[in-house]
Amino acid sequence: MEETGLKEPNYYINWLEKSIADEYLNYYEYSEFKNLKPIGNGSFGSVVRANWKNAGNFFALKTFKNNCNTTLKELVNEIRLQKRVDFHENIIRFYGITKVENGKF
Ligand SMILES: Nc1ncnc2c1ncn2[C@@H]1O[C@H](COP(=O)(O)OP(=O)(O)OP(=O)(O)O)[C@@H](O)[C@H]1O
Repeated sequence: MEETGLKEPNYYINWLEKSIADEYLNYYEYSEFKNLKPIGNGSFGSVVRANWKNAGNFFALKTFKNNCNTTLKELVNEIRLQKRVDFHENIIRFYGITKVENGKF
């Protein structure tokens, strides 16, 4: 269910860190992605196409524009929704999360 109300940024950061630690979310090193090419922008960030390590297929990497609580809430809600509809043929599969050098997800 979607969260109502806005919590402190640390609430969302802790949710993300705990989900990674509990292996509820896969974590990928940002440095393992290469051939980054911009493909779009949304209200909360930008999306690039990338390859991961030596895999030949493409992934979409969405970077959220900052770590303010509205953006982090959107990020957590999006992950929850992606996990719930992981089976749907029209939804591109969610693989996991990474962190860019400046700490943004
Ligand atoms: N998984 C994906 N595969 C390919 N392209 C994508 C993917 N996700 C997003 N894009 C591209 O990046 C653009 C921005 O996506 P993003 O999710 O940031 O925003 P949005 O959902 O389009 O808009 P908003 O955030 O305002 O609701 C999309 O319009 C689309 O062109």
